[in-house]
Amino acid sequence: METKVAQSLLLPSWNGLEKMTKEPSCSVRFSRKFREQDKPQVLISALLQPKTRISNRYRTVSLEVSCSYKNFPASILESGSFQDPFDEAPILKKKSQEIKTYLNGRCIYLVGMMGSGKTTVGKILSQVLGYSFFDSDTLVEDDFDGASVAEIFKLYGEGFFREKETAVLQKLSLRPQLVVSTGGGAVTRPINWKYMQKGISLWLDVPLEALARRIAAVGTGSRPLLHHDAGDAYTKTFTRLSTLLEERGEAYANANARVALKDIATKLGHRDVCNLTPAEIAIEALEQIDGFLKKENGHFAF
Ligand SMILES: Nc1ncnc2c1ncn2[C@@H]1O[C@H](COP(=O)(O)OP(=O)(O)O)[C@@H](O)[C@H]1O
Ligand SMILES: O=C(O)C1=C[C@@H](OP(=O)(O)O)[C@@H](O)[C@H](O)C1
Repeated sequence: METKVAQSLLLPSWNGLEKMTKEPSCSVRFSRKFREQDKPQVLISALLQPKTRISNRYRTVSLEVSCSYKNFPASILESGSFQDPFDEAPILKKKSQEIKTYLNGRCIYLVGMMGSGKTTVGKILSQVLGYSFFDSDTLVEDDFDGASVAEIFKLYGEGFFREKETAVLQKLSLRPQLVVSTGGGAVTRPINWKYMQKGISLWLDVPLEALARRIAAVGTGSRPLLHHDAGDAYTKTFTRLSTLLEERGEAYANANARVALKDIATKLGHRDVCNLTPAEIAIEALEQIDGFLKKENGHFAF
């Protein structure tokens, strides 16, 4: 009979709940009585218990389903634990409100290799901070009637593009409350740092394998620095990015703060950085900016 009752126990659709009690340990117990003709009454109960807080984004919840006959002790039908993600939206909102006062309108410049998520994460940051978002590549393209970065490279060369990129960063540096996604190579020109230093720079540090996978998935068409190598999209992207990172690693490290996807994955218990959502990365970005602002203020006072 236990088995029969257990089979009918589909927790999410447990409509016939008779009792739900909140226990002092923050656990919740659901229970329901079952009676079949001429058979003793059975009480099934499920105990949901938050166990450990892995981080401020995940907690482990244990679930134990037990079954008891009137005068017999409870026997456990099923037990296990699962990770329960917290809703990211309120965390993003809370974190952004916390740092906004200390940001005092300063802009955020996202730096990092192509494909590191500067645009994707930057848009989330701008939304939660109530800032405007700009992509420096797009602004250069706008100055050329929408010609793509790849076309500008082809027609005028990389040096010309870099001049235009600097002009765009100079213009942006005159404005408050912006989140700017910079081109992957912007960090290579010292003059660009002069402009970015008016705000806070944040390096999105993504392992090369993940970058190459992302770029190969969308194709290398829009990224002219990846056009010349031979091989399949993943291999040529990976090889070229390795060389670029060797040349630029130190320049990225000049940023005020760093968001390392490997560190977030370890913190959240993911084996692969590819499992990290843009919102999770944005939360870490806000935490790193918070850390920088605290340091900047001399001590960990607020
Ligand atoms: N956390 C993420 N997980 C999976 N794919 C992502 C993530 N962040 C960005 N991407 C994808 O990677 C590609 C490059 O992202 P993008 O934000 O344009 O990078 P960047 O602006 O640094 O070049 C896009 O196709 C985007 O959808
Ligand atoms: O790494 C680079 O030198 C470049 C990155 C690109 O921007 P994203 O980082 O936005 O892809 C773009 O500026 C151009 O193709 C050059």
